[in-house]
Amino acid sequence: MLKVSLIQMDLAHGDPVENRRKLEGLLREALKPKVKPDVIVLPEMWNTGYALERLSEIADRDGRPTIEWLKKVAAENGINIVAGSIADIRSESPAEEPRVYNTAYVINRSGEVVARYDKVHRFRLMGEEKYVAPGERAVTFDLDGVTCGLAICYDIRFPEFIRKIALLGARILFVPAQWPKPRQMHWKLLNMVRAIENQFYVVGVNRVGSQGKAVFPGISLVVNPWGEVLLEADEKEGIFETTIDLSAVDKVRRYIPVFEDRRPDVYY
Ligand SMILES: NC(=O)CCC(=O)C(=O)O
Repeated sequence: MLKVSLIQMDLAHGDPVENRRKLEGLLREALKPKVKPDVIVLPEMWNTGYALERLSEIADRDGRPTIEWLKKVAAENGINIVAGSIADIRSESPAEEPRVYNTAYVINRSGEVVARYDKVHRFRLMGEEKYVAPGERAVTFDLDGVTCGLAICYDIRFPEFIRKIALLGARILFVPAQWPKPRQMHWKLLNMVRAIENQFYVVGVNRVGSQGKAVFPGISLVVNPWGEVLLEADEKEGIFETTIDLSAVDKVRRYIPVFEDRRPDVYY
C-alpha cells in the first residue's frame, strides 16, 4: 500500500520565488495528516510556468535552488517527492553550452535524487521546442522497492514511449502536466487508456488556474491497472490523497496476460 498525495496548484507565471513560497504552504498542508503520505507528486514546470521566452533567466541551474530545497524537505519528513518537473538549465558535458530542459526530479525519503528525466516530446502547439532541449531516454526508478516511471504531459500521447517504460518494469507511471481545458477529455482518457493497456497505475497531476487565455482544469487523477479512476480531483487548488494497492498490478496481469501475449515480432 502506498499513500499518494497530489498537489494540484496554480502557478505564478514566470515567478519561481512566488511558486516556491506557495508550494511551501501546500507541502505543510500535505504533511499535516497523522498518517503522512509515502509520496507527494507535483505538476509540470511548476517553478516557472510556461514562461518560455524567459526560461534562460529564471530557470533553476542544475536543480538549484528548487531541488536542493526539496531534498531537505524529503529528508526532514522521511517522504518521497516526485517533484513534478521544473525548468532547469544544465550542460550535459563541460564542452556543451548550457541548455534549458523540462526536467522531472524524484527524491527519496533520505533526500537523495533517485531519478532525473528530461521531457522527450516537446509540445509544438505551445512552441516548447523553440526554448527547451529534448530528453533522449526513458527513465525508471525505485520508490520504496516499487519500479516506477515518468512521463511529462504531452509524452502521454505516445503509446510506444509509455509501453517502453512498462517494459522497463514500471508498476506506477507518474505524469506531471500543464494540460489545458479544451483537451480535458483527452487528458482523462489518455491517462485511463495508458493504465489499461500497460496494466499499471497512472498518477496524473495537472495544474489549475490560467495563463493568458489558457485555462487549466486540474482534474488530476489516479487510475488503477484495471482502468478505474480511484481519484479525480476537482478544478480547485489543493491536496488530493488516495492509497494504492500494488498487488492489483499482478492480479490484472495474471488475469489478462497482455505482456506474455504481445507479438513484437509482428509489429516491428
Ligand atoms: N504541456 C504539455 O505538454 C501540454 C500537452 C497538451 O496540452 C496536449 O494536448 O497534449
